[in-house]
Amino acid sequence: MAPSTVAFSLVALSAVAAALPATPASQGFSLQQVAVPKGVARHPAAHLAKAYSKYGAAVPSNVAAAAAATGSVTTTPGQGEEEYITKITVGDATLNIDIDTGSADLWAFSSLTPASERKGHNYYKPGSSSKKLEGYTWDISYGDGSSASGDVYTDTVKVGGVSFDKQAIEAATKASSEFTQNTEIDGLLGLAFSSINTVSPKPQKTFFDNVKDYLSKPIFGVLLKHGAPGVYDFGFTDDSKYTGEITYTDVDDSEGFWSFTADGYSVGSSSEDSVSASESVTGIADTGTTLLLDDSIVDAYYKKVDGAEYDSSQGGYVFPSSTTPPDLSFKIGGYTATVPGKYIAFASVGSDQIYGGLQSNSGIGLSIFGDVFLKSQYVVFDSEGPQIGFAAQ
Ligand SMILES: C[C@@H](SC(=N)N)c1ccc(Cl)cc1
Ligand SMILES: C[C@@H](SC(=N)N)c1ccc(Cl)cc1
Repeated sequence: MAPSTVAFSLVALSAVAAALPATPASQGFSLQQVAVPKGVARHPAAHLAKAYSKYGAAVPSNVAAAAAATGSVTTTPGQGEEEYITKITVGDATLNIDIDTGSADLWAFSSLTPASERKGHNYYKPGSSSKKLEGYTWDISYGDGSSASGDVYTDTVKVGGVSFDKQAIEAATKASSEFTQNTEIDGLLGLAFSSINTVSPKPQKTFFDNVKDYLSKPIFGVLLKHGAPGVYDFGFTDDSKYTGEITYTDVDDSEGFWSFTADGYSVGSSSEDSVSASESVTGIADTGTTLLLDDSIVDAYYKKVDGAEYDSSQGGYVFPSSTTPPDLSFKIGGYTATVPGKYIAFASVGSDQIYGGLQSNSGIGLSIFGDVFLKSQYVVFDSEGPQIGFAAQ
């Protein structure tokens, strides 16, 4: 159904233009709920900008700025830095969400989740601004064996001031214990490609797919940090968050992921440690996975870590607490992305052992550049290409 549109007179809208702040809106993009076409929650100036352009008139700078949304939201490391927690609003609920570039469903605990299962969680309550998609369902399973499923509504979602008022919200009717017992997060917001959204009978668009055409640029920037809050930037890149230049490389979205190839890797910072002529590594940029998972690297890496061993009781490679592990660098285009060895000293386990932040991906079928890698970089996810950009923090 074509969204209902309201004919605008240029005069009426130019009154809006006059009322706009002289300085372009640079942070959170708030919405005046002027009569705007349904589904696209955007500043009325967006229509004015479009009208100016349509009639070949120059778009005044304050109009252009207001028409192009940008927004930023803080993301905070959870317990043991296993995930990052971001506050968003869904309908009239404020939820702690795991933004996940490795999946494409926006789901949350809800008033439809049995009270025993949503204990300790904030949850979404379909309300006056919601519409139920009758007969639509969703059912998702994640790599760590966790899962959730339920019904589907549309409602207003706001992330860092960027808002969309017809976002598909997947309201959980059930969730596995990894979620019910993890009261740090109330759901996930997927930023992978909408092609892997699980809603049936019709897959729904991710939040980014819904808003990207109304952002200043159809991109989002990710700054996950070690031991400190970071940020998701929508519609712009913030050059105060990285050093040097951003190096972009192509993304293969054929499996619905932000998949890219590093031309090679090297262990340790000095040259004699480097694994010369290593093979390339193809993997996905995945904020929803904690570790860096790749089989081809683990052997070369842990060979260089005194006392490292595969400990089946711990379910992975561990090494003595007294060991300082070497850095791990990846060549991406002409850029070298370096993960400090201390990030690979991920967690204390057993007696006097450390569990490595680099583990095997055997059986997964793809390598994963998870949080252990991402927290050393500012990463730009660009839908045009698509491409992905990296710069050192
Ligand atoms: C793509 C991620 S899951 C996610 N980020 N939503 C993944 C897949 C398989 C394994 Cl084994 C572990 C993690
Ligand atoms: C994004 C998926 S996958 C993963 N991180 N391995 C996820 C996130 C959080 C929980 Cl509690 C369970 C699963």
